[in-house]
Amino acid sequence: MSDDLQNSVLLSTFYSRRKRYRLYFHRNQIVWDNEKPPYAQHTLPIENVIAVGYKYLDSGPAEDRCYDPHYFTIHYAEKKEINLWCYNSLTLRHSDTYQVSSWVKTLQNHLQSFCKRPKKLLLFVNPYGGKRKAMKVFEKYGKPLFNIAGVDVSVIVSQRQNQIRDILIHHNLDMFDSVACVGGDGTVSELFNGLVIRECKLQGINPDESKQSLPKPTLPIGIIPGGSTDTIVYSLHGTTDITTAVLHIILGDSLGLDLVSVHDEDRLLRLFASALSYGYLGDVAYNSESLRWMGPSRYDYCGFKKIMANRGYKGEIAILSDGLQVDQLKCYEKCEKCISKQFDNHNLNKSENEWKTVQGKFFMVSAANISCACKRSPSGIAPYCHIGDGYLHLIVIHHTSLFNNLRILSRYAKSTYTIDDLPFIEVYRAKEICFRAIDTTKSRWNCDGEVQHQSDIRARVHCQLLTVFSRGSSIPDESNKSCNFCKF
Ligand SMILES: Nc1ncnc2c1ncn2[C@@H]1O[C@H](COP(=O)(O)OP(=O)(O)OP(=O)(O)O)[C@@H](O)[C@H]1O
Repeated sequence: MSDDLQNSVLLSTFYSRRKRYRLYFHRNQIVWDNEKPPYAQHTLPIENVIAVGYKYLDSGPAEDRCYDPHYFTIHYAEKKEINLWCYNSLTLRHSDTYQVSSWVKTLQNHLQSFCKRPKKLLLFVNPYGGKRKAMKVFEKYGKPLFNIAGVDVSVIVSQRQNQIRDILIHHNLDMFDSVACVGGDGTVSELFNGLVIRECKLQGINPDESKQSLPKPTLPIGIIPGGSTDTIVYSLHGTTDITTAVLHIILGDSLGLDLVSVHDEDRLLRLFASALSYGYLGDVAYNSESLRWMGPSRYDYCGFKKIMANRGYKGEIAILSDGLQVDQLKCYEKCEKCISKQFDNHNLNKSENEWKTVQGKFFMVSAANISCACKRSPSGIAPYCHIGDGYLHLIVIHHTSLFNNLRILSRYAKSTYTIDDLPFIEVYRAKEICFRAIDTTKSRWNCDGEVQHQSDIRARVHCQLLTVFSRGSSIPDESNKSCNFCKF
């Protein structure tokens, strides 16, 4: 932003309905207060403003409409409560049209300097995920806000599995400055898998080579929740609220999200952003696929059956890390750990990296790339995992009694409890892992909710490979933390 813009000052008195307001703009803040009691002052950072424009007298395409030069409207995003954003607007009137036009021009100039905000968005809608309401969700919550913000949205409704991925790999995307989807984790996964493979093709890189550094896609992505669990979007914004997700896209602030590549012996199987799980959650994903007609409750049904069966699977895990210990610092907005990794290129050949091997019979092995928080598990399976620090958290749950399995699930369901104090659980911080099944009966991998049938895999973190529209979740009020006495 230029110095002239930074230093611009505006001060006027306007009317909104019958009330008089003093309106002040300086140092990127719009402040308004009413002149008569009850006094109230509102402060709006310009970075939360979506659009500013004259008040139109009729509806229809903007270029054909008449506007009243005495009125202008500020459309903005406002935090309702922790992590939850809503849309709001303020329409103001002045008898002097010059006053109105100078406010409109100054504020619009500021907004134009936010060059990371999307202007031409390619949006994929998965009509099949979650409760199959993705298109309605877009029409009701997404479209009106994108219209206000002046984002030109091209919508593609997916017709089949992997169509989104294929379009992104094979089609020209030069006319777009960002990509988004309405769907669950499987849809998001199609989005970033497509973008990374596309970039590999453009740069002549072979993604099947497991030691290869993968190239960063040039387009940022936005995620509008429309699936069953929506773990990725929950872990990013701290909520699955749809308006919040749309506003994060419009405001254009972004984070670098780590992605993890999963290879078998000779090819890239896929990249994941939330978790890769073998054993219990692998079995649940596999069995619930054929029960999709049940909707999100298929996970409860299959989960219950699998927990009662209490199967264990033998295997060996090799873990590469430069420090296996997980420190108990959660990832919130403006996370210093993630910011410090923005320009740091992770070099896996650094000498301090060491391999450690764990063998045994496991109830579940999970590699989490983010906390994996969701409505059912508000802290997630890896509460201390960061969005963009270049590490995954490996959670090794040894085969144990049914009672202990229930303890794990009960702790996952609570917002304040973690599981790493339980004696049959090991948690490691890793850059890369290799898993080998040593049983004839094998489980499958659950990779961002999709079933992967190969059991022997190598998974490797690529630090901040993807740019996602998000500001991160806010630091919560910890005052109502539960006591240790109540732990099960
Ligand atoms: N038109 C379509 N018909 C069938 N499947 C589709 C279609 N479009 C996308 N898919 C596939 O649907 C699957 C499920 O979608 P998605 O993951 O978004 O929803 P979900 O499984 O209900 O949510 P979550 O993963 O958050 O639990 C994905 O594997 C995706 O590739």
